[in-house]
Amino acid sequence: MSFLKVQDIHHTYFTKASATTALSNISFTVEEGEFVSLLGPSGCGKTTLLSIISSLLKATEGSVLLKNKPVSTSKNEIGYMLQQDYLFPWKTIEENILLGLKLSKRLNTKTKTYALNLLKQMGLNGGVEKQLPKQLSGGMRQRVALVRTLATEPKLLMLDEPFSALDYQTKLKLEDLVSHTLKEFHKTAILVTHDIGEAIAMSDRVFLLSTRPGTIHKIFEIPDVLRNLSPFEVRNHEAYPAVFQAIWKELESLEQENE
Ligand SMILES: Nc1ncnc2c1ncn2[C@@H]1O[C@H](COP(=O)(O)OP(=O)(O)OP(=O)(O)O)[C@@H](O)[C@H]1O
Repeated sequence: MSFLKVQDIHHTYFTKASATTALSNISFTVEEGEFVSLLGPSGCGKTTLLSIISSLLKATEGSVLLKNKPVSTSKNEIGYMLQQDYLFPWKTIEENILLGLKLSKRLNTKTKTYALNLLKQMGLNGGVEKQLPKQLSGGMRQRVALVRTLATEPKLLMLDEPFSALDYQTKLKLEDLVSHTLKEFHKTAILVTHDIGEAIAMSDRVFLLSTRPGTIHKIFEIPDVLRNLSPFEVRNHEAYPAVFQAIWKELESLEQENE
């Protein structure tokens, strides 16, 4: 049994004036603990696919099974990290990270201690929990967002360009932190990104989607030698340029086909 099974997904957005087919014939499986990235030309349907997998959007056709059950029945098992941190500005960091637990009625001494320990593990100590989001840097706020996501102990993480608004150095550091944390907790993750380097540095497999309507054009297995390295080490490894060029070339050819 696959951890996640995406089967024959097809999605069309209907408006009064038009119909836009965003995705066509998408099928794949993801194993527990795997990290998969979705790359593809702008508008090819990456976010649509992420929304369908997390059951925020119902596909026109097809099904998504999480541990053999329709994903719509497993919403509590899914966590999100997005480009914006969506922290509530009037709530303290502690209140923000406990909110998901509170809303799902799982807040107790044990879960609170777990969440506060995670905050320390992310290097956010020294009274940060009593501060407001505006007192923190962008990188710190994304670390808080990660803690808030992990606090509810989701099995599957959906990461929609979570680092794209950060400066380069902070982005590399966070890629490293997220990648290590997810491996440590044996979480399964799907990342949407435009950054080939980020996809290579964080993933076990990279799915390249074709131009709209998005289909799975090609799957790249990341070589073992690049796994378990930091994003900085990956980008400096001798095996990295060949993987980067292979993905780049394929992406370029897709974009040229569309011109
Ligand atoms: N709510 C909607 N109604 C109508 N069309 C939509 C809607 N959401 C997305 N689309 C269209 O569906 C297609 C896929 O959009 P989507 O946002 O999933 O692509 P993407 O690959 O994530 O894009 P990008 O890389 O630019 O972030 C696009 O043509 C987009 O205009």
